[in-house]
This record gives sequence, C-alpha cells and structure tokens, in this order.
Amino acid sequence: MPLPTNISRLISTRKLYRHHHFNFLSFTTTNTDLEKPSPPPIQVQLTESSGRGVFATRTIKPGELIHTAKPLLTHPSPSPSPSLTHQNHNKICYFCLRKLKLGQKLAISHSPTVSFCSDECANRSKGFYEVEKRVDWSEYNDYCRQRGFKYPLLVKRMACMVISEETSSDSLDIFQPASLLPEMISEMEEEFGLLKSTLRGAIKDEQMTFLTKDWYAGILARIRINAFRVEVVGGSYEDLLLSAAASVEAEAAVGNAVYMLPSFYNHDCDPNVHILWIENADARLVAIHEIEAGEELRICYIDTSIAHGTRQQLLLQGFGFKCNCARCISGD
Ligand SMILES: C[S@@+](CC[C@H](N)C(=O)[O-])C[C@H]1O[C@@H](n2cnc3c(N)ncnc32)[C@H](O)[C@@H]1O
Repeated sequence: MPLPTNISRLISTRKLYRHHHFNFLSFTTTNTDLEKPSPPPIQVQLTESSGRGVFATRTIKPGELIHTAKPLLTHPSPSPSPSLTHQNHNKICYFCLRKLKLGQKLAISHSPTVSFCSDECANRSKGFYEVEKRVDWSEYNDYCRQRGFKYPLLVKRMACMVISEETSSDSLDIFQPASLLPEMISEMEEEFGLLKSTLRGAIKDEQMTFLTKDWYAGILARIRINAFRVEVVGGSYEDLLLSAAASVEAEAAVGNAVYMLPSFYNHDCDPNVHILWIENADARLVAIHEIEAGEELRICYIDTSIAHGTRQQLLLQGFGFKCNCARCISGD
C-alpha cells in the first residue's frame, strides 16, 4: 500500500537519522497524546541475531502513528561558540527542546543561558535544575563546546537528576551499552574528573557516592548507543498530515535525548518505521510501509542514501555492529 503522500514527502525530503541511538520507553508513559489507542501494537522480544527488537502485534498501516515516546533524558546541543551560548540556549527550551520564538509569552528565562517554554517544563526541571544552579559549569560546558561533545552534557544532566533523587543511578542499566575503545576511555576519564571536580564543593559527598568512574563509563556507553539526535520539524502534527507542511525539512539538531521503547528498535538500511519530532523532544514513531503482525519494526540509525561500504563502516564505528539487514546482505 502506498504511503500517504504527505508522509511520503516528509520522509523523502528529510535526511534520516545521522548519529542515531535510541531510547527506551514505557508503554504507558508515552501514549499520552490520545492520538492513538493504547497500548501500541508492538512488543519487545528477542530477535535471532540482533538482541532485543520491536515486533508488530497486528498489521500496521503505512503512515500510522505507532506510538509516541517522551524522553527520559534531554539536553540542548552545545553552542558552536561561547558568544552564541546565551543566544542558543535561549532559543531552545532547556527541558523539552522546543524552539522558543523571540518574545514568546510563555518563555521563562531562569538565567542568561537557560529558558523554559512553559511553567510545566520549568516545574518538571526543578529537580535537576536546582542541583545544576548550585554549580559553576563554565569549564565543563566549555570543554564540551570546544570539542563538540554532546554525550557528556547528557551525563551531566543525568548526574544532577540522580543527585536530586529524580531518578536512580541505575535507571539506564536496561539499555545495551557500547564497547568503549581505548581512546574513548582516556577521554572519558578526563570528562569524569571534570564532572566530579565541578560538582565537588557544591554537593555533599554522601550525595555523590554513585559518581564513580565505572558509573560514568556505564552511562556514557549506554548513551552512545541509545541517544537520539533530535531534529524538530516544526508546525503541528495536524499540519503535517493535512498540508504542505509535510515538505518542510528538518533543521539542524536542537539537542539529544534518550527514550525507553525507541531504544529497542534495531537498525535497517531500508527501515519500515521513521521517527519524527514535530514540536519538541516528544518522539513519534510512524510506519513507512505496511507492517505485518509478527514482523520486526526497524528504524534507520544513519543516512540511508549513502553507499553500502560507508554505511557498514559508520554502523561499525558508531554503533559497534556489522549490519545484518537484507539490504546489506544483498550488497546494495
Ligand atoms: C539501540 S540498540 C537496539 C536494541 C538492542 N538490540 C537491544 O537488545 O537492546 C542497538 C544495538 O542492537 C544491535 N543491532 C541493531 N541493529 C542491528 C543490525 N541491523 N544488525 C546487527 N545488529 C543490530 C546492535 O548490537 C546495536 O548496537
């Protein structure tokens, strides 16, 4: 069955995921938009050769919104230069990654560098942000900005969430970790030292007992494989379905996020599911083709338009696996 034209246009005009990773979601917490009946028509089960995967429990139609997913962890992208730091962070909600319009009435600025799009986002950030505000992050943020590092910013937020008891230190353990190469380990040790020294002084030692090198390495290894680069399309889902808005291309990434269920989706160079961000970091998983009951749902972690050898190299270096999808096996 053909994909509805508007969805098909959106997909064909967008570059599918570049640095993809996933997140896991809970079935109950993600389907809050009432756009689809609950529970979603999927289940997580073991695949033959790719660990866990997501499978259809009934036929899914092309263009169907399979489920939504709220992030467990988010952080805006680091700004490219110090002079843009204030500007950039002011443009993105520090919690949900929504783009803030200049003079937006609802926007709440909490500091020169941090704004929230709504009271709800400000309230939901209270835990980690109360901790974050007690510390001078300029050295840590500069370190990440100069190197273009995004994952240590997610680890920083995770650490603040654990300190504020918003989440537990082992809450990401369910995810598959990446194997860290020797050069990543020495880099990681430097980041870990900087995070610990930044927090020390402002945070009591007893609140930081979880913050060991092993914890840092475990979180980073999971974030590497499971974090998504969030590219917000803009507009509303209704616009996307009803109008020419579907041809709007995604802009640059606004940030990175980790989810629950999306983390269990395996990769395919000819995927049957696409992930979309319309307004903020809430993800929508949409079927590209008709999917039969029992069929595995797969997304694409990289740009599908690149050549076979380069795709294989990217997947091996970035995600640590040799792709076993039908397209790669056929040599295409
Ligand atoms: C985000 S996780 C997906 C869920 C994972 N299978 C699990 O059990 O948690 C990505 C990992 O799944 C495996 N994987 C995903 N797609 C694959 C593919 N096309 N070929 C081989 N392994 C794949 C790899 O081990 C990869 O590092």
